[in-house]
Amino acid sequence: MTTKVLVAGFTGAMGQKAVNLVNESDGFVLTAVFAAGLTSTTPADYDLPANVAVFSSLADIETDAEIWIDFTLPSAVYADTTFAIEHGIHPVIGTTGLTDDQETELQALSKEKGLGGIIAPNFGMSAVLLMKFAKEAAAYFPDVEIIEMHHGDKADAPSGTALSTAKLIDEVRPAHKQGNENETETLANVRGGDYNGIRIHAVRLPGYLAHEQVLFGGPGEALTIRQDSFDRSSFMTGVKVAIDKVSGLSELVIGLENVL
Ligand SMILES: NC(=O)C1=CN([C@@H]2O[C@H](COP(=O)(O)OP(=O)(O)OC[C@H]3O[C@@H](n4cnc5c(N)ncnc54)[C@H](OP(=O)(O)O)[C@@H]3O)[C@@H](O)[C@H]2O)C=CC1
Ligand SMILES: O=C(O)C1=N[C@H](C(=O)O)C[C@H](O)C1
Repeated sequence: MTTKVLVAGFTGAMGQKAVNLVNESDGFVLTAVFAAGLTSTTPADYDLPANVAVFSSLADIETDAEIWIDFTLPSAVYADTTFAIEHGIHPVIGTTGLTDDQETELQALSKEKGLGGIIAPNFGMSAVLLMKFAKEAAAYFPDVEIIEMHHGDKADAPSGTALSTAKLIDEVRPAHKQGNENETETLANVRGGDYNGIRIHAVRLPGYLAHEQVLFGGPGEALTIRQDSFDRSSFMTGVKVAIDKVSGLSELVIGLENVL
């Protein structure tokens, strides 16, 4: 049996990797691709076989795809995921930027339709493990800051991974004020973003791909947890796990760790 897959954001850095993954995976076939702002919908213009349908607008999509892999933009991902669920296509969402409310709404829609899916801010094993270890450490080290470092083309800040890390830490970290009570910033935002008292710092530099450090400090000691994605292939292990498992799910799962 072959499972038909649509890749949204197929012209992008991650979308291209996802197309290759589907093409190389036994039991899966690329049946459609989607990206906004295309000047052509001729498959050959993208080195795709003639039987792959190319769409440049959500409204135009007519497909028998069973899985929807999404690596688009934070501004597009909610509409894409809603479309997929409403059309009975299992979503595998790597695009970051969904708000908590949007995730809750999508989970409700998925439940209503009885359709499983996966949303993962990071499909890389090193990042999944970093988040797990950071949550564990936060119970013992309540003072923590996060530094994420990405390539200069990244559209959103903070990274979805950094935000998820902060949320996981926040679940176990005793709530308290960190740092000097009378602290003032003499340069705007120099202390970073604030997620319930957890500071997040976003670095954007050429040469970097995707990296995160979680810094814990305690009396007389410190713990640093770091992960590095040096190549986008690092994310494909998790995407493969997701496409293998998603058809067997009956709910919309958030976080790759919950299907491993
Ligand atoms: N979960 C994970 O493990 C990972 C997640 N990501 C996330 O994936 C997303 C994509 O990253 P990346 O591939 O680097 O980004 P790119 O900018 O390289 O690619 C974005 C893709 O989305 C398309 N696109 C833009 N607007 C729309 C729209 N409105 N509807 C449909 N498609 C659209 C673009 O088409 P066009 O080129 O025509 O504009 C392009 O194909 C980001 O949110 C990023 O954070 C990234 C790496 C790993
Ligand atoms: O845009 C990226 O590149 C990445 N985005 C994801 C995020 O925002 O966390 C995952 C990874 O960090 C790469």
